[in-house]
Amino acid sequence: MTQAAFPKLLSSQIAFDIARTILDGFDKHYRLFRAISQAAKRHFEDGDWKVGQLAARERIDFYDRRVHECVTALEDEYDPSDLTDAVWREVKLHYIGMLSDHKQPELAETFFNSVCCNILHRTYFNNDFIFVRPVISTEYIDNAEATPTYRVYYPARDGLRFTLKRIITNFQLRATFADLTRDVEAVEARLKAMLGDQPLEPNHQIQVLASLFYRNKGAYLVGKGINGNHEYPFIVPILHNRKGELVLDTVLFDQEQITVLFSFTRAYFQVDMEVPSAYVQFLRTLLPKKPRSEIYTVLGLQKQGKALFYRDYLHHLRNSSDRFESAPGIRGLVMVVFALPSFPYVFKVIKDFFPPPKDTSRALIKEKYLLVKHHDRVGRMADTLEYSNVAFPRSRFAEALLAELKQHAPSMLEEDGDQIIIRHLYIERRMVPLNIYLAAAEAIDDDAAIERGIIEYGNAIKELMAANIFPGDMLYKNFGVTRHGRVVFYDYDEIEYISDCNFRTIPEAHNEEDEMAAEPWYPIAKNDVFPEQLGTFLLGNTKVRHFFMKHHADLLTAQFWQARKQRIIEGYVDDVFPYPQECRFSYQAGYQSTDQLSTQLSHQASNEVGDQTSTPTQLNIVNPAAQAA
Ligand SMILES: Nc1ncnc2c1ncn2[C@@H]1O[C@H](COP(=O)(O)OP(=O)(O)OP(=O)(O)O)[C@@H](O)[C@H]1O
Repeated sequence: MTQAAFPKLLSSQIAFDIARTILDGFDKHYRLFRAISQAAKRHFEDGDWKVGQLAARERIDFYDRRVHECVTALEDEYDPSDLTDAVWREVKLHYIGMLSDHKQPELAETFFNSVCCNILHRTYFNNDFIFVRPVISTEYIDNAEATPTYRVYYPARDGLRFTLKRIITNFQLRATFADLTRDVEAVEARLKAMLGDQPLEPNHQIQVLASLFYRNKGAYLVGKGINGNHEYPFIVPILHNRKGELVLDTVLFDQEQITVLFSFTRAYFQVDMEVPSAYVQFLRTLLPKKPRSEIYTVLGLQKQGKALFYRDYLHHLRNSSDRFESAPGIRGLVMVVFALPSFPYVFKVIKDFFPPPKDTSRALIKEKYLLVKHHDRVGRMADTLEYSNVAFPRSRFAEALLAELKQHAPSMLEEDGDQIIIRHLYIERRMVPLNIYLAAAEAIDDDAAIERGIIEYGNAIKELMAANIFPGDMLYKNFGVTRHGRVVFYDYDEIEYISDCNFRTIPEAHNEEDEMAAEPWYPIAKNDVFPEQLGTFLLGNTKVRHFFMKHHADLLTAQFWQARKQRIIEGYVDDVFPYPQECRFSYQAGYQSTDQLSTQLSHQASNEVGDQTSTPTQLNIVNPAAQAA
């Protein structure tokens, strides 16, 4: 659609100028976003983890800053009396015209909505004024002028090994490989083993996304092979070894492992994309079960992910009839949590009052959730989407839930005809609360499931430790089990940095009276933690106790926590890999000890990153099968 289609609209200079200001605001945003993603390559090449991580964290706030700038500019520039409904309608039409040759039009639409929703009242949130229905298809936008999204290689022409090497060297990383021939041979061997006795068809080709995906200390090559009718996705992680040389760490073909790598529980990737919708389109062929919203999010375009999620949610609401109910499990002291049984997410509203022992505030809770948003979630903390003023159809709310919200969060509720508006909420992937998972396994005497749950629980805590995170409240009810069987933490209101905690042993009682006293006989300071007390809360069940003591008894000693804290303070942070250790080439070939690589990477990172964890991680693989699950 071009501006020529709207000749009479050009008469409104104000509308045109407003549309231009908003699009300039978006273009500035995307320019800065891309600059950070481009710089990720340099940071990776130089092993400059600290700078890279800081940039990744700052990038999360870019969008809100640009929206704010744009809103301020419009408010300063225009008199509200000039901004009639007719003008706002024209603004949208001019904007559509401006997007006709744009390379990120779907993102620009979302930016337009963000700016307008900051200025206009809720009653304007309809398709006349904002993009409720996208005008630009969010499918792949074919833009002939854009640089190609992926490169195609034909191994039949040059030979597989040569092709694989060329794929890597084409990225022109400015750092030396320790032994690229060795690594490429390892990739080739795995590829051949994966293809088995499939003959290489004439159409055999390898498609590789043109930009590497950077996250923490890893760069990931993302591609897929096509052989006859068979398509296979693959990922090659590239890391630095202890000498700062590059190594191909493994090649992943397994759909489950690839999905876990792109999980909602990890930090966002940094990828230089001119046409992001083309990347999303490519990735969808690798991750067919992932909604587009999650793919945008994992690429760092979290506002687009949020907007698409909301559209999916509205679509789901229109096509379902069940009611919102309290989420199964033990009620929270801080949050009212509810869910629609047919929808795989939960909605969390901060209560107005918190009963003892909770000593917190709405502002503090929001701060903790924000901390998690910016922190490396190392595959063990769920990402949250934060929304304001969400309208729900009243008829879809169970009466009991409405009563619960009115009792615990009245300031967050507004009733508006047949709608209920919730002023602030978080949305998060729904998981099976670990307490419910363990009880269900116990009920059917499934000891293997209990053991898996406990191993995963302990691993989650230990990986969070590696990320300098102390969950605060370690009860099973605060952890969920994902559909991949991973245990993930989701209750952030008591989270602290490990480096800020003081792990103590309970002092000896002076006498029997001390021991029998209801209150502790020893002084307790803020952030004091007594790990030996954890057993009281975690080990009530005999089977759980057995498996806990078998795999994670160390979590019950102050010495273990204190030692980990000390390592963090000294600058060592244990690496955790987002795929099982036994997949790694070095693990199988033994050409470099895992410990050597891991310690050195950690040391580099922590020396430069301070108390902030980096890395792809997978620590303490007690049971590799469970990890892979
Ligand atoms: N992502 C999720 N998936 C499934 N259930 C969840 C999820 N998040 C929360 N719940 C359910 O809601 C309950 C309360 O959630 P949450 O622990 O976040 O609230 P809280 O008020 O912070 O709790 P606490 O009183 O422990 O501080 C959980 O115990 C669980 O049963």
